[in-house]
Amino acid sequence: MKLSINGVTKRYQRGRKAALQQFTAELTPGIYGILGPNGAGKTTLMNLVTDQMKPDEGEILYNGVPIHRLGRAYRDVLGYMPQQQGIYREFTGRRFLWYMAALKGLPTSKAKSKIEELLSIVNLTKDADTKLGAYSGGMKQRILIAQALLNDPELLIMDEPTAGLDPKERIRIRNFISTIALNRIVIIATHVVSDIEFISKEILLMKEGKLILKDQPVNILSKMEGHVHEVRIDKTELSQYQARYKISNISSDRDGIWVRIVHEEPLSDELEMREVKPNLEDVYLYHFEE
Ligand SMILES: Nc1ncnc2c1ncn2[C@@H]1O[C@H](COP(=O)(O)OP(=O)(O)OP(=O)(O)O)[C@@H](O)[C@H]1O
Repeated sequence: MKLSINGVTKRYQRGRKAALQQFTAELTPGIYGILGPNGAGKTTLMNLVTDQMKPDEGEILYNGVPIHRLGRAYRDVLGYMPQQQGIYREFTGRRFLWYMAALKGLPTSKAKSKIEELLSIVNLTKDADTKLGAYSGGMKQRILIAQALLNDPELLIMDEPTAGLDPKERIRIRNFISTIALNRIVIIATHVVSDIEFISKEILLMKEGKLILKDQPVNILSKMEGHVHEVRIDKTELSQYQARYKISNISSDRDGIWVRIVHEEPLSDELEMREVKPNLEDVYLYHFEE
């Protein structure tokens, strides 16, 4: 299994707006976390990879064959979990899965057992006959994951899978994604760092339509070492520090206020500071905070 994205560019507004520029990446089984702020081009990339949109330049290949040539065969190996808009409120969970199975062309005999299996995997068996309009945010996300898995896809694409969820549901969905990721290529687009920090094989950072970093989390973090410090300051200095530095956290203890600074240039020796282990939020701030 190999998805190759080769020099893909996509422009909007009759070519005036480049939403994606010369994007190149090769993906094999495992979880890829695509991280970037609003407008970075994540949704555009998802639309191209799911073949809902054609690139202006470059091409996308699955196992060496252009996806537009694979057509139906590509849709058979593809699972897509879109963002929550447009979920059918009047459908029950089970009916929704039957409907999606029909759209995907699953034979009835196969659909029946698959739907029951997936309802059980996403822990919605007992809510299967409740209307989607009455589902909580987490239940809606789980039914959307279930529909993406109906055809047992080799390539699973998820757009903001934990949007709007509380921490418990978020953890649950994240653990669930890890368990289904074995032997599939899973792409998760998000701007929520914690969704992908510990489960991704690789993280892809996108900025203004460009891929600015693609690496294993451990390498991304080790490159940041020495660039994150906690500095003790007086509370009267806080606004001055906020104006001057990229601050990823502010905490206080008996001794005063500690600001967590993500910096490129070394900090002044005179400061009372301690080096801390970088996390992915620091990396995000380093690249995206102006
Ligand atoms: N149909 C469109 N017409 C014109 N410009 C568009 C269109 N769709 C997206 N864009 C622009 O292209 C850029 C990339 O958008 P895209 O939706 O791919 O980003 P994103 O990373 O998914 O953002 P978000 O997290 O907000 O969904 C943005 O500047 C956006 O305004």
